[in-house]
Amino acid sequence: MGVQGGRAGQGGAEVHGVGGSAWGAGPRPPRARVRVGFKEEAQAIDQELFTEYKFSVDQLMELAGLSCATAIAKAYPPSSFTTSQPAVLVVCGPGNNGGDGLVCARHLKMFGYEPTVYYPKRPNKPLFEGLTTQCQKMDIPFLPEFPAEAALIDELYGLVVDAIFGFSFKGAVREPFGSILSTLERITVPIASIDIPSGWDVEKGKADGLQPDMLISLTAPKKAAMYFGGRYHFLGGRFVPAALQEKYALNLPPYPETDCVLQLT
Ligand SMILES: NC(=O)C1=CN([C@@H]2O[C@H](COP(=O)(O)OP(=O)(O)OC[C@H]3O[C@@H](n4cnc5c(N)ncnc54)[C@H](OP(=O)(O)O)[C@@H]3O)[C@@H](O)[C@H]2O)[C@@H](O)CC1
Ligand SMILES: [K+]
Repeated sequence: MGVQGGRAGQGGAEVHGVGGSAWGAGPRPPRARVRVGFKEEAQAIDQELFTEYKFSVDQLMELAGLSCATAIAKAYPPSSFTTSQPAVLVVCGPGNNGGDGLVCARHLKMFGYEPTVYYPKRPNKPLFEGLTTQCQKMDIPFLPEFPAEAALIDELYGLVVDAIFGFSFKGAVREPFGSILSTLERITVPIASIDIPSGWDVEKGKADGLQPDMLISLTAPKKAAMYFGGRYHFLGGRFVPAALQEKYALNLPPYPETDCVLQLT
């Protein structure tokens, strides 16, 4: 899979423990200007954005999903795909991380990709129903079943977007997502994970879990991001007001110009 040459974040921030194989050696010592966030903080910031700052979920989800599609377009431009079309499988989970995935799929289509969505557990809420309809009306196919063989995913798609779980994942993974994750652990095409690699503990990661090639951290990198060993780490979700950034000492690096993403590594 080809990559874009330049790095938007050059001269900017780094997040520690990124690049190379983080597992085995353990998390790398901090060399970052970005403070790695904690799970409780991510949820607290999320809540404050809604309750105090009066953002709606769909507003932030739109910006989050757009960030993800933009980061993907920077790292994996359509011309870099070795499949006949820039085919992307977007796997969506039952919460807001899955909603980010639906928005991402829609923007990927706008950017010239051929996304296909797998969305096995759909919440009975207008937001998710609307996002699903928008995708369907844009001729984005929804798979009725998840491909059982990892090799089939490798054959049909050049990239998989992991939008299964975000920062509210906890405990042992339940079906059907256990089987899905176990298949995704065996594919060879790159995986781009939204916010957190699915199945990872938000703080401790998961040594034998999914090892994505890309991580798009939303708002701020979560603690588990220190275990990310893939090639591309982007920050997205450029919607946190300065006062909230200061309150939680996020110390976010400046986004370039009007960009909605920042490449960290
Ligand atoms: N401000 C921001 O930063 C913004 C953040 N945004 C995004 O929201 C994400 C957080 O979304 P979220 O809180 O809806 O939860 P999320 O992680 O998608 O998953 C919850 C679902 O998973 C399920 N589930 C849990 N554990 C499970 C298990 N072991 N096995 C199986 N299922 C399990 C759980 O099921 P339940 O426990 O209810 O049965 C529930 O349905 C965040 O990471 C970011 O991507 C943007 O959209 C907007 C701005
Ligand atoms: K995810």
